[in-house]
Amino acid sequence: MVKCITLRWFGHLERLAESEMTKVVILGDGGVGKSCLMNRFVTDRFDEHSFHTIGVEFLNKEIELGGETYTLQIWDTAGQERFKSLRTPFYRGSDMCLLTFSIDDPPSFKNLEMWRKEFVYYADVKADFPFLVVGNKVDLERRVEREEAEAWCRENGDLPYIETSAKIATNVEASFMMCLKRWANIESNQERLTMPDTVQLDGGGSDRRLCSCSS
Ligand SMILES: Nc1nc2c(ncn2[C@@H]2O[C@H](COP(=O)(O)OP(=O)(O)OP(=O)(O)O)[C@@H](O)[C@H]2O)c(=O)[nH]1
Repeated sequence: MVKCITLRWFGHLERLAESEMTKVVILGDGGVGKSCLMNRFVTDRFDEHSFHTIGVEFLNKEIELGGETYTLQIWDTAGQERFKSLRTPFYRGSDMCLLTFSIDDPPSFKNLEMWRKEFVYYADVKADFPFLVVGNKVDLERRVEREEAEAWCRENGDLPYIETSAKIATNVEASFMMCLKRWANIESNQERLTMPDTVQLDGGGSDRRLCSCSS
């Protein structure tokens, strides 16, 4: 979790506003459409001739869920092997990870396992990390069956799966929303687990009663 503290001076009133940023990393082979997914989600644009990413790039976007506003900080990484040393230092501190392949490119699907391992190792997280598997380019002819992708997700910890097209804007917002919901569920479960059943008040109960009587 990256915490963003904003200090504002308003007349004589000093206000401390604290907003939380949720870090999302998009991984997958070069050319599967990671940059296009990020750009479609953040700017609602599509670039037919998107260049290969070198290292990493990130964009922020605010998103509403359950009456709360979250800021997603989306990290688009370079999928080409030669940029491995430039992307892996940015995995740490991630809250979510999109494992992306292209449904017209079977090798990119086969490589999901490699991407998951790389992320778990460099982000130093457990294998039950909230991954979301994204099959992009559904506007093209399919060469990876949906059932095959779903089976892989089931066998790898029941990971959620969604199919998208950055080109025709299919499910792009839904995939980031799905990711955020998954993360928010995990967070609220963790909070419940760490919340004590009883609250210890300072001082004894009788002293507090005495105090309120005298006032
Ligand atoms: N038809 C179609 N093409 C897409 C889609 N998404 C991306 N592309 C195209 O695929 C190519 C690669 O897209 P990028 O977003 O640059 O791929 P990337 O995964 O970021 O690639 P690296 O930066 O090398 O890791 C570009 O020519 C895009 O226009 C999609 O949903 N449908």
